[in-house]
Amino acid sequence: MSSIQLTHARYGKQAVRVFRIVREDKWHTVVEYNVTALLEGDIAESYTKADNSVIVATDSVKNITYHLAKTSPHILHPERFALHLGTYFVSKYAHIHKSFITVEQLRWKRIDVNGQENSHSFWRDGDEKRLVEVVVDATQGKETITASVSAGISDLLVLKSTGSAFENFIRDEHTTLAEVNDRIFSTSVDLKLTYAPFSVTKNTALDAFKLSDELSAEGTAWDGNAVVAKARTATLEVFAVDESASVQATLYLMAERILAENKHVQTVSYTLPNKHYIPVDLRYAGIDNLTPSAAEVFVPVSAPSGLISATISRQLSE
Ligand SMILES: O=c1[nH]c(=O)c2[nH]c(=O)[nH]c2[nH]1
Repeated sequence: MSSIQLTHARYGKQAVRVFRIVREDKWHTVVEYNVTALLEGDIAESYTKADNSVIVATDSVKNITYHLAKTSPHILHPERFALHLGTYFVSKYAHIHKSFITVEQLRWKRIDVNGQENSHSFWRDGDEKRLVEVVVDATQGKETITASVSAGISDLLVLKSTGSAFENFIRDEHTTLAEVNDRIFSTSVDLKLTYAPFSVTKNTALDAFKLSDELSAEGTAWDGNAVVAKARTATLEVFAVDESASVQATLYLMAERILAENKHVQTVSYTLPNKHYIPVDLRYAGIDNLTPSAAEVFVPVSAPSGLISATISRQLSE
C-alpha cells in the first residue's frame, strides 16, 4: 500500500476588514484594509492527529490583527503594518516559522470643499486597490528572520482614445484582425513590485517595530507609500504619452521607467488585459465609422479580452 504524507499546510484568517482613524486633533486620516494573515510551522499534527494544541486559532489571528491595528505606529503604511504583524506571529509563537500577510487598501480620498481638503470627510475614489504582500520567514531560526515584500496596485482602469496602434503581427490563415495605426487602448492595470529580501529582528512588542536606518531609507520597502505612488505616476504618464505599438511594448516602457526611478525595486510585474473597443459598422446607413479617423462610436467589449503580462527584472550584476 502506498503511504501518504502532508506536504503543505498553511492556515489563518482572510478578509479581515479593518478601518482605522488616526486623529491629529481635528485632522483625521483614515485607512481601510482587507488583511489576510496565514501561518506555517510545526502544525502538521493538527491535520494528521487531530491535535489542536498546536493551533493558534484563526480567531486569535484576527484578534491580533485588530490589536495591532490599534497599537502599531505603522498602521498608515501597509508595508510597515504587514511587516509588524508578520514578524509578531513568528516571534510570539515558537512553532510558527513563517507568516504570509497580504493587505489590500481601498481608496478613501479627502473631499475638497472650495479647494480645501476637508479634515474628516472622504470619498471612495474608484475600485483601484493598493496591495502589499509580506512573507516573514523564520525557518532558519528566530535570530535570522528574513522578510520579502512585494507591493503594487490593482484595478486601475485607464483608457486612451489615440496614440495606440497594432500592426505587423503574424498574418496567416487564422488572421481576421485588421492592422490599425490608431485605436482605443484601455486596460485595468495590475502592477506588482518586489524588493530584495532583508533581515528583521524578532519583535513581540505590539506598539513598536523598527528596521535599521539602511533598511528604512527612502525608496525601500519601508517607504512603500512613496514608492508605489511614484510607480503609479510612472504607469499613468507612460500610458498617456507613449505612441503605443502594442500593449506588450507599452508595458515594457512602464516597467523600465519604474526600475530606473526606484533603485530598491528588483522586479516589476504587470498584468494588463486589453479591453477591446470595437468601432460600430454603420456602412448599412452609408456612414463611415470604420476608418480610424472617422471612428467615433465603439462597442466596449467586456469579454473576451487579450491578457498581456510580463515581469521585468533588474540584472543582478547591476
Ligand atoms: O497590443 C496588442 N497586443 C496583442 O498581442 C494583440 N492581439 C490582438 O488581437 N490585439 C492585440 N493588441
